[in-house]
Amino acid sequence: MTEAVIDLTKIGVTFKDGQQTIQAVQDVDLKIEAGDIYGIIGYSGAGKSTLVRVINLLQVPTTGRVVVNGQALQELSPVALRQARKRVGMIFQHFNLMQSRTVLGNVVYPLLGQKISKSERRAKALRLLKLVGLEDYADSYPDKLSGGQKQRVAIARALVTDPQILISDEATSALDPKTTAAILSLLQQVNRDLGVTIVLITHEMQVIKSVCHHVAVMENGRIIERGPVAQVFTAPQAPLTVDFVETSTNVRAAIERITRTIKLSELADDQELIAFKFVGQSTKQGIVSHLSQTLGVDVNILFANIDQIDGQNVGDMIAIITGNLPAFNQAIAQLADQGVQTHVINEQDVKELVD
Ligand SMILES: Nc1ncnc2c1ncn2[C@@H]1O[C@H](COP(=O)(O)OP(=O)(O)OP(=O)(O)O)[C@@H](O)[C@H]1O
Repeated sequence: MTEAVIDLTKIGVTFKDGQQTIQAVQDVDLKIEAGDIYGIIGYSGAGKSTLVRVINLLQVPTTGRVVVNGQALQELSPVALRQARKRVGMIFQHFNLMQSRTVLGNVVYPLLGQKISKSERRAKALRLLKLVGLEDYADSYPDKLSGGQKQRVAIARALVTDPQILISDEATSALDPKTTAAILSLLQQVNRDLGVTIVLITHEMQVIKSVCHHVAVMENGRIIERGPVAQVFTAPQAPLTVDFVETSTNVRAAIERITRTIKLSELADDQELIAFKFVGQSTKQGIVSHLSQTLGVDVNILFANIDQIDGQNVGDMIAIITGNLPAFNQAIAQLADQGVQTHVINEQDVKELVD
């Protein structure tokens, strides 16, 4: 097993706001292995930003122990802590660039005060600007750049101190979908080519799905579910996780659309509306068509979609099955270990969608 580069134990963060006490983070244990892209998802106020700020001790936890790169950060001297912090880069939703400095000036900034020559600093910053595709913009000012370009500058600046960890706090939330995809792909490149471990906060499962290997779901300051992305995605346990997953697959919207025109009560006795999920190899086989032929059932496909999650295919399909339902349901249940899941859509599901 790879070593944990981040090891948080029993982290609690309490804020006092006047008379009020806010438990922003409660009892969080979190281990992140070197080289991972680890997503933390939750709605606004769940405690995500507070938790990741603990990783470089920008937020000192009220309780718990923070070990990063094998160093217990709370035990370090101020000088040693400053050094340790350089190994953790951060990027933010609003880029946090200095408007009065050029692009190069922004990227060079974290190196000021370090014992390297001006020309070395400049060469290093230019190397990173090249990496993010902005070498021609070195002398431009940030206000001349698009949102995506500003985030690229922020990434170059975060990498200039050779961090082992890069924390991305909603870095794509202010960007359009195309720019978001380009920035996420750049983060993947940084992870792959430079070996930087990435911790990525978001409120969008789509973001987690496209780049992360592991995910933790936060609610009310706690991690309520975690695991490999493909696992959490295909078998979510907590209601909030189910919610995030359904929003990102469009299955819920499809069921809602379908049941607006096809009433379950109007289906014949030998008909059922079934939601299928196919994971991995099962997405490449004609499972339903095979069962349709051997059992003589009719399949009317109303929705189908295929997605890639952490490199693995995941397919969703909604269909009306007509014919020998007991035999069909029994046959398909036996395919569970081959990555096929089904759910017969009932009135309760439809009611929950409307509510
Ligand atoms: N410095 C602070 N003082 C008081 N309360 C705070 C402080 N920072 C955060 N909080 C509170 O802690 C809780 C968690 O906030 P946090 O910013 O970590 O959540 P989040 O999941 O990152 O949400 P968002 O995406 O909106 O930032 C919230 O209730 C927030 O109001």
